[in-house]
Amino acid sequence: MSGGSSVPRVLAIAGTDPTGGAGIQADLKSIAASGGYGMAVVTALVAQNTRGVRSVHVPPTDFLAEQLDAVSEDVTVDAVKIGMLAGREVIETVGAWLRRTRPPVVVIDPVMIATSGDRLLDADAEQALRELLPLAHLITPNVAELAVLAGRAPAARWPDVLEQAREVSATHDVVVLAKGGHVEGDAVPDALVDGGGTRLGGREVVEFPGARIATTNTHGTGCSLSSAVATHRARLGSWEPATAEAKRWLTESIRHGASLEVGGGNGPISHFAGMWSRGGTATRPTAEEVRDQWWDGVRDVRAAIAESAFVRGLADGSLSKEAFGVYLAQDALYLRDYARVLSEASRLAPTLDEQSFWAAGAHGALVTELQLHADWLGDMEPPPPGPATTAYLDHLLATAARGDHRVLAAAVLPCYWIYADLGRDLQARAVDGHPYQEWLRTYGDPAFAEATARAIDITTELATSADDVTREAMWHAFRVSAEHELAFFEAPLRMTGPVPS
Ligand SMILES: Nc1ncnc2c1ncn2[C@@H]1O[C@H](COP(=O)(O)OP(=O)(O)OP(=O)(O)O)[C@@H](O)[C@H]1O
Ligand SMILES: Cc1ncc(COP(=O)(O)O)c(N)n1
Repeated sequence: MSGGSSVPRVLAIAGTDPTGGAGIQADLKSIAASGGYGMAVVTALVAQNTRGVRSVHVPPTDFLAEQLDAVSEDVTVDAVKIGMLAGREVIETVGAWLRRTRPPVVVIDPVMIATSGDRLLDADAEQALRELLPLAHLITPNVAELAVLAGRAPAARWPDVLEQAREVSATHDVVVLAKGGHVEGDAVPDALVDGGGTRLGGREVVEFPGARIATTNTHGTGCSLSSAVATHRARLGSWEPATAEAKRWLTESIRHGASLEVGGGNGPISHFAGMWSRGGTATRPTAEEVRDQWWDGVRDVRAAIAESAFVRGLADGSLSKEAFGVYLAQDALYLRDYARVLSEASRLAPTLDEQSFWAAGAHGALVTELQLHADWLGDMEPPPPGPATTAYLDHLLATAARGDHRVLAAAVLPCYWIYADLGRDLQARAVDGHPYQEWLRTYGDPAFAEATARAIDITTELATSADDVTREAMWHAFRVSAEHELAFFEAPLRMTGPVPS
């Protein structure tokens, strides 16, 4: 594809269908469903619905030329799909533009007669259309259109369709996508046919078999198929995979057409049915939005921690030595298993970067634990873990055991984030004479602040790319861990009694 964009810019030049099933409306939907950026230049306005065509209005062709130039003078066009051309003047205008701009992929669906039997091309314009064909790389006639181009009666059998396609391909020097939608029987094969035999890897015919779906929702199948092939051709670079992909998508879209309940005649196909069922229509939050939503969502917990008697006592120095000791001992117990949980996060991490980050976190937790003993606890026998410690660790270990590293990352995050946030407040209280001055200083460790920022980045990035169910599970794990943080800060005073006044 020229221009380097991974989304091909595809221009449809066609007539309208106000009911959205055929014509340029179907083209735009098909281009989008095939991963392209759709553009549209209207050749003719058609008053039609799923039951038939009522009338056709063809605007002046100098205005058509203006529309075409407006597009090509501004946008790199990676592929063009041409549908209804209405009459000779329109064909000549589009032909002149094609000769001037030479788009790299040109697919012409030589629309002549609608499924309903109504003419979409003046009878005297058929010769002009023939003269346009060598400007195309691929043409996609149905059985009736192929017969007109071959100057024969419509083929009833598939081998005869292929024979006519071979002739038309050789005569007009263009690859033909012959379509079996109107051939009798249970099969609806399509085939790429190259009468010259050089443009399909040396093969004359490449068939794409298909089973007929019992449905009346076939309005616009020809328009949709040709737009999808043009888009995939621009993406994939050759006709065979482009056609295979487009036919698979078309079949899926035909199958879901009836459920749209559009119109009382030949209804449309459901262009986005596959995407809707596989990906849904939900948008995803950015990493920044996740960050804000999650932090907002634990604001109550964060406030309750700041207002807890333990944290207030730690801040103003009124906390009893006994309660502080209980806290440190529980913290040491917590850190030992927290390190195991971080090791598991490292083991599950999909990238080397993340793997090493969580491993460093595990190591950091163990170093802190050892430091706690060296500086504060000495060789005191470890006490049994209290209920808050046990509950917090059970939550983390259970999340680790479930094996989804994204949910685990969310579960371990509050221990970084809330602790770092609280630390910013507490380290400012480490004034001379404060009984816990040394401890409060440890909150100011810049390496921990940096690790916290990275843990937030990693986890919120994981959340943006996760599906809705996983993102919800991540948020839940995060919120529950935050609540355990609060319980952990409330526990020492519950175990030793209230702060002496
Ligand atoms: N009932 C069906 N079941 C499965 N595929 C179908 C069915 N009808 C048509 N197709 C497919 O739809 C595409 C269009 O084929 P068709 O021969 O109907 O062209 P067309 O007549 O130009 O389309 P339209 O009906 O829009 O005018 C082809 O890929 C064909 O295989
Ligand atoms: C503007 C326009 N272009 C093409 C078709 C052919 O589609 P179908 O044969 O499915 O009606 C159409 N009906 N309207």
